[in-house]
Amino acid sequence: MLFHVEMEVRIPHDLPTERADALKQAERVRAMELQRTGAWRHLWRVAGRYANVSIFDVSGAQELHDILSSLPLFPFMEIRVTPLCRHPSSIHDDDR
Ligand SMILES: O=C(O)CC1=CCC(=O)O1
Repeated sequence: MLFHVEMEVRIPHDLPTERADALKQAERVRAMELQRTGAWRHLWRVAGRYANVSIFDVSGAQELHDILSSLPLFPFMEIRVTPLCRHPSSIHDDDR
């Protein structure tokens, strides 16, 4: 099942820089792992914002929740999830 996920990152200004950098690095490692498994299918930076737009390909809402809530930056992100289904005019076989 595909989900459009928008993540807005809001790291508090009083979080020590070393802690913020460690969280960003851990997030990066986890995001790359999940992209390799295919669960995190697309990852795009939103131009001009500390935010991303992503497409997840997971079994359902519970798996998505488990993934998102275990991300290192989860406590500092506002996340919006939109479930997707196939568009009848799509020419892409992997849109499902
Ligand atoms: O920088 C972001 O948008 C937050 C994030 C998600 C995956 C990653 O590597 O960073």
